[in-house]
Amino acid sequence: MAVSKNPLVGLVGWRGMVGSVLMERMQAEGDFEFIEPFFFSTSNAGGAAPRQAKNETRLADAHDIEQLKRCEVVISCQGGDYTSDVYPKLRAAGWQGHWIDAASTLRMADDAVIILDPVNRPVIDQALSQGGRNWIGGNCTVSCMLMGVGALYKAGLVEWMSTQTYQAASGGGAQHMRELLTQYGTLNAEVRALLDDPKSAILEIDRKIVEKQRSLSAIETQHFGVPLGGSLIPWIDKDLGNGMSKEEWKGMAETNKILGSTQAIPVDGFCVRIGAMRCHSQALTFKLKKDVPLDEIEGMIAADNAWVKVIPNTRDASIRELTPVAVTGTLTIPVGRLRKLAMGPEYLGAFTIGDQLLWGAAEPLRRMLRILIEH
Ligand SMILES: NC(=O)C1=CN([C@@H]2O[C@H](COP(=O)(O)OP(=O)(O)OC[C@H]3O[C@@H](n4cnc5c(N)ncnc54)[C@H](OP(=O)(O)O)[C@@H]3O)[C@@H](O)[C@H]2O)C=CC1
Ligand SMILES: N[C@@H](CC(=O)OP(=O)(O)O)C(=O)O
Repeated sequence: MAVSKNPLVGLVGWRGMVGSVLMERMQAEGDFEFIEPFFFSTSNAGGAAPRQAKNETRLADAHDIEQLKRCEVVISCQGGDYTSDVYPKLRAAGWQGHWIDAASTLRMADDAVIILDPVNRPVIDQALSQGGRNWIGGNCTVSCMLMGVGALYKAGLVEWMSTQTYQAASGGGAQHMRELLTQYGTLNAEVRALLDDPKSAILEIDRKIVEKQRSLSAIETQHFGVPLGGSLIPWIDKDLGNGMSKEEWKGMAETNKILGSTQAIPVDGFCVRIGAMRCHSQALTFKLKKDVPLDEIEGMIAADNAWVKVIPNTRDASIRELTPVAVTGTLTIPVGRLRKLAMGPEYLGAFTIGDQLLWGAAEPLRRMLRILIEH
């Protein structure tokens, strides 16, 4: 279903962390020129809408189905609980509009498409032509991975892939980022005097740090549950009860749904939280269906989309360009450490990084809005 010119677009969750990144990107890309934005709130209905508002200058109640029904498109970054509560009521009230959502709630529903248009535009176009109305952003780790190495899947080269992730604090939300930084501060304060003294013993510093980590208060670990600063957490999201975390399960389920695979390609590995701020990194092992020369693989990856960047597999380039610090706040998806592995010529190693608030969350949503407008 096409949207009209200058459609009324409801924005829910726009002041949260993902929503704020979305607003910045929509502003930067001029998206507001093509829509009549209508801002909603779960906590401040009647308050002033942000400066991007045109005619709808007051915040509407995000639970008011009648107000939501006025919108041709609703974009939600409010979270899964909101989606579970409001989305069914809105459809039950006869709303026929387009629902674009960052939350995972509807991702695997049969009538929903996981949107990542540089990778699966044909899947999106097919759903659009069949009257699709539910467009859901993918898991951040999966989306960033496919933006980097989607070319290998598109070429039908992947027999299986194993991924070991290094996921940033932001994946848990704003409070998790704050908690990580607070922990780093606490640890630094614990040994500051020793650090200032060049003659102090490193093992004394180390002992004090681990003692402090082990004795962090409940309040200092309330979001992650355990210390993350100076440590890592080898489990993300729910325990599925079969030895797998839900984050790990999403790897195969979402990759194949995004690609529209007729036969599921095995994807598995371990998802690990590390002390980075907002970039998710991944070490990938591919079993390819055949031996393809490395320069061809590099060429394929580099040509796949405008954001992927192949990083030469050298120490210098890797430590400068293939890090969360280099990538944060950019749409660039570097793919590096590309090399054939010792197991054989069909085994390929790679390392890739993405800003999980951009390609991992906000960017596919605003691009879907533009697809609807231009459809
Ligand atoms: N964090 C991530 O990396 C990813 C998150 N997502 C999805 O997006 C959803 C939202 O995530 P995220 O943006 O991190 O959540 P936030 O907690 O930052 O924001 C969610 C909502 O909380 C309310 N809120 C309450 N206090 C504040 C405050 N001080 N500042 C800003 N907002 C506040 C706002 O609603 P109101 O204005 O109505 O009060 C806001 O829309 C997630 O639940 C998830 O489903 C998807 C991909 C990645
Ligand atoms: N689970 C991701 C963040 C996220 O929001 O994932 P999802 O959209 O699949 O629930 C992380 O913690 O890094």
